[in-house]
Amino acid sequence: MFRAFPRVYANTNISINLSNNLLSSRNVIRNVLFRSISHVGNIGLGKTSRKMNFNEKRKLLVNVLKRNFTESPDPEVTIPSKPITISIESHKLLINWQDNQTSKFHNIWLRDHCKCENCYHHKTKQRLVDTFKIPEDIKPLSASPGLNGIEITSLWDARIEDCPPTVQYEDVMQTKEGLSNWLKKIDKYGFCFVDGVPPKVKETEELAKRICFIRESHYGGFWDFTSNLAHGDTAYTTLALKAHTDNTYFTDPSGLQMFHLIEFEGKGGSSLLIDGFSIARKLKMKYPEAYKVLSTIRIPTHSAGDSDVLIQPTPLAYPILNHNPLTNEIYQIRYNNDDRSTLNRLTSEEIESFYDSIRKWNKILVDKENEYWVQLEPGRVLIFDNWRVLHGRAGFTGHRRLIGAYLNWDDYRSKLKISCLSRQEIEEAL
Ligand SMILES: C[N+](C)(C)CCCC[C@H](N)C(=O)O
Ligand SMILES: O=C(O)CCC(=O)C(=O)O
Repeated sequence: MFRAFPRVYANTNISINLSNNLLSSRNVIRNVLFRSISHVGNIGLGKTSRKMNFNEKRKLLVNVLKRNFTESPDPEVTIPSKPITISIESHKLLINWQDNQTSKFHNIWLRDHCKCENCYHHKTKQRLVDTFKIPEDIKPLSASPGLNGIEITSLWDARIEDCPPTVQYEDVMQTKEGLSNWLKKIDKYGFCFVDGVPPKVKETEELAKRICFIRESHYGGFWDFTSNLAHGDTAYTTLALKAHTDNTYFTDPSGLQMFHLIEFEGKGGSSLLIDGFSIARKLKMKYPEAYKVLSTIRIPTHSAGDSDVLIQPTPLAYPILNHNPLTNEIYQIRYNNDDRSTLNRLTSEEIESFYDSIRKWNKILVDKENEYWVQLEPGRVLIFDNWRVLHGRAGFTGHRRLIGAYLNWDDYRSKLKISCLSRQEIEEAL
């Protein structure tokens, strides 16, 4: 489970697995965000004169990190004074160890050596990743030691179509490992398909509850809807829906959203997924000023389509791009241009910079290279992180029945941590 161990002794052969299928909590542990898909595998460093055993490495890492935060190193292990630091060059990641040694990893090498199940065949021990599709300029967005080592969250684009994260229903429902693997994929990619799900309400609802209880809302609990305007929202029509995140009108938008298309006789209606963190990164690189505007200007939102509902968040308006105040890393996107209320609290300058910035955001959002279109089908359940992944829908004709649910962010993250960390690790994360 542990992927990164601090290099303490010169020439110590330690393995760093910068795997990105680590448990990563955006609020507690900083991630390394790569621009496109990036998974990395074991990295051997130097020749060993003394091989630290597994527990020593792990204990040292945890204590190094504790020291960074609590100045209370474990008495069993002498802790060097300097914390690990990681710096990013245009083509390399540098890990600066406590003993003043520096390890250099080429970004393309890191990506090419991923050992996750999508990139490496663990039985045949052969590489599955297409080396020649790795962008030459791939690089991390940021990097820092995490609780379980240096963690990398994968960003993706339309190419995810070649190998979308997918698990099997039976595995998820029958085994703890199956559930844990599902949750880790949702954490790593921001979405995951579950194949082999009986196209029925009962089984789909049970699947959602495998993670946690379903979140009730003014749309109900486990929803089962068609284009009958049962609720005053365009989701209940045949209209196309542009890329958005749900619940921008809730103070606490739902963390996960599950869809299972169980009936469809008609045309169109395919689903759109976009990695919002990848879009945000591209915006930051190309239009840093626009990124700053969308990270600061607050946008009022509402849900008022039902006669007995007027939902607005507290405070009334949030930025579209929201950052963790401790780490300044993006942790939540709140974007639904249709659910945006009147902009009546902005200055004239803010109005101009908002529209200029949102146009730049949209220009990247609608770029085909960032859009993953997929036709949902009975038996294949989609679940996605509503704080990161934008979704949408093509317009359609005919009968289309979609069932699904919202799950709370905190309860999802709780299940992820409980299913991936030992009791001791949980203790150490508190
Ligand atoms: C409940 N169900 C998913 C069917 C519809 C939700 C309506 C989506 C709403 N416009 C939003 O963006 O939050
Ligand atoms: O009908 C769909 O495929 C998705 C509808 C939607 O975007 C939503 O309910 O938020």
